[in-house]
Amino acid sequence: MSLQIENLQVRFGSSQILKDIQLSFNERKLYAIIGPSGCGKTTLLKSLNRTLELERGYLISGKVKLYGEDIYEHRDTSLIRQRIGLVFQTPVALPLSIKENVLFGVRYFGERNKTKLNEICEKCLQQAGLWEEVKDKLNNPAKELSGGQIQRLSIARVLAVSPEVLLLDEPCSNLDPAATQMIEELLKGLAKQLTIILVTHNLFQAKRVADVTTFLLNGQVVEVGETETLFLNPQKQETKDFISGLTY
Ligand SMILES: Nc1ncnc2c1ncn2[C@@H]1O[C@H](COP(=O)(O)OP(=O)(O)OP(=O)(O)O)[C@@H](O)[C@H]1O
Repeated sequence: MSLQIENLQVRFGSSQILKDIQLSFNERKLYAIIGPSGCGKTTLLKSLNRTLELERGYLISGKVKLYGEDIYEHRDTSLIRQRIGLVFQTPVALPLSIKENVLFGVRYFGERNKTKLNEICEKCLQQAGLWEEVKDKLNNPAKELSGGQIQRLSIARVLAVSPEVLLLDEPCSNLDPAATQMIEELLKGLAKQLTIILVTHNLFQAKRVADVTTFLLNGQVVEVGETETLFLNPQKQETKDFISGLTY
């Protein structure tokens, strides 16, 4: 088990956003989290690498264990965020060159060897399926890239620090179908090495890429199952209603 969530509760002021979440994630699998808008999907992802701590007014309890160690007992949040990387919904290009966007975290963690940096840059751009498109313009500003390319660049930047778990929050919501397909193929490939947790609004996307799907509703896990089983034969009425588009 790479990541295990035990009794996770999150509140913002008087609102309870996540209620008694218990979930487990394994290596080399791709997990989708689906649920209606506002049900707590983003809050759940942010709780899984302590990004929630960048917000104000939250209260969290419970455990999130990375290979058995509670990340909330760890002092070094940047190390936690390196081991559990998060890719946001909006593609982010730092005001730097393409190459320096990839190497941003690697440099932060102290790597100075030029040969090593070049190797990491090429390897991660290859992994993110972007190398062929950018190899001749690595020193150009990253802002010149398209939205789909910037999203793959964001993934390369997270991969560059060798995470064990990759979290993605609606990574395709701003992308066209061709760019979406590229990201989906990329994620299926990466899932052969990492634990991937993907929040998506798009039920077809969950069906296409996820091994296991979790349905979240009002901050609670309603149902978890092998993706095909959950979509074909949901056990709970709320799941049936959600996937057939009747409610929410
Ligand atoms: N920083 C915050 N302060 C107060 N309330 C917050 C904060 N962040 C999230 N919330 C509330 O928590 C609830 C869950 O939000 P969250 O963004 O996790 O849902 P979501 O399922 O990801 O929604 P969507 O699919 O629309 O992105 C919402 O009611 C939201 O208003």
